[in-house]
Amino acid sequence: MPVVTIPGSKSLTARALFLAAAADGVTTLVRPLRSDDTEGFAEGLVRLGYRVGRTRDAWQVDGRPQGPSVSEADVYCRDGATTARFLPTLAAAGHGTYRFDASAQMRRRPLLPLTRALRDLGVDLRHEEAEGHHPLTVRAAGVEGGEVVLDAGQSSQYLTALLLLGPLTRKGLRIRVTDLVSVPYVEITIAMMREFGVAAEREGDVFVVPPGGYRATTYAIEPDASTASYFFAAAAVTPGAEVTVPGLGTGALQGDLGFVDVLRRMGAEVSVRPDGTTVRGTGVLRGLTVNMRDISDTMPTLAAIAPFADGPVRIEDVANTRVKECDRLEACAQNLRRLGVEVETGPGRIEIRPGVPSGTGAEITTHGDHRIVMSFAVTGLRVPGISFDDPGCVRKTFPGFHEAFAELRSGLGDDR
Ligand SMILES: O=C(O)C1=C[C@@H](OP(=O)(O)O)[C@@H](O)[C@H](O)C1
Ligand SMILES: C=C(OP(=O)(O)O)C(=O)O
Repeated sequence: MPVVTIPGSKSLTARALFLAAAADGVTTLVRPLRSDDTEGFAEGLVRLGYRVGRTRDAWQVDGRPQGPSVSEADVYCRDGATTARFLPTLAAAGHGTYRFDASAQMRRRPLLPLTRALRDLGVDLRHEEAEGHHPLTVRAAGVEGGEVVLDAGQSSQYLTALLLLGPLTRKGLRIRVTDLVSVPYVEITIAMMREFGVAAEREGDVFVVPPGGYRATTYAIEPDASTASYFFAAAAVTPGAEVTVPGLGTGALQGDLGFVDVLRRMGAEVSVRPDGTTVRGTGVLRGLTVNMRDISDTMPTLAAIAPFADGPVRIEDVANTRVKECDRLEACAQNLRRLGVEVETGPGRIEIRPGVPSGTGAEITTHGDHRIVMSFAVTGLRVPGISFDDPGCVRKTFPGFHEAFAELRSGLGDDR
């Protein structure tokens, strides 16, 4: 039964790169994710004057607690929101003029609550075209620190960026949060900061980060839990199939591993052990109502297998999936409807009715979103004739996805 090697976590790799760059000393990242997002992040650091040594299985970063070594830089963030939100924040701690731009897709995505908070902290940051969007320029002169208010109801990445910045400020930061989504990602940030020598704390709505800087370390990156969701879902929709992902188990930092609890509720057999996780398809897939506010990157995974459940699948509290790589609620609805599935959406919810009419394969409109491709590839295990208008957009987080999924397919006895 298939044992699947999942590439490193995008979220952990991006944070580790920031922390390594900001730390005093040389940090080694073991098994980082090598994909468009994380390579774009590393490339951005190089543009800002950091030395990043890359071999296949380890990346080494020479940290500079005082910030970028160059006084001017032009950084292209590609499609990566972690890059586009974390790197301008890192640059703010330095001294110089740094310009940031991003792909058309990333230019459309918001970051105003973050840039507003940075301005409130005294950072000279200007949006060049649309307010709250890339491109932008930071004229950095260090950050004094203090208290700031932040609305992270659209993206937790705004809070993560400020938390990561905290130890680089002179006085530390107190971040008062008025709303917050994707809480487990903030927990990852705090846990990783601790590994780099900083104890950030949450006191109700206030996140407190002491000044003092980071310490370099050696950091091993976990496999990516959001990526693993496609392989777990594949097992759940295939009666008798069992998929094991080593390296992602009880001690995992990533909230998205919680997707297996959704599969368990639907009827799959799930075992989460210290050394890995196994999902077994039982032939039972029940409909359910589930709140995915904490694990919304796995919303498309669930939407894509929902028609195979025996009752409606209602996914709630996922309004912020409308400002990801695309409007994911509408993209899921559009593609499911094209397959003949009945779907309803609301501002922050989607409801999918059971049943896929036979012989209804279709070309999936990906909107350049890696998760739409990887999710509907799972649908393709049960619906023949699914293809994608842009299969290559998986490069954002998993360039080898199609090969790995084809291998899984033949491991499940499906040689289509
Ligand atoms: O901090 C991170 O690494 C991420 C946070 C989440 O974003 P939001 O907080 O915008 O939901 C998630 O969707 C994204 O893929 C990665
Ligand atoms: C939303 C995602 O990415 P980003 O880091 O660009 O927000 C994602 O990977 O699903």
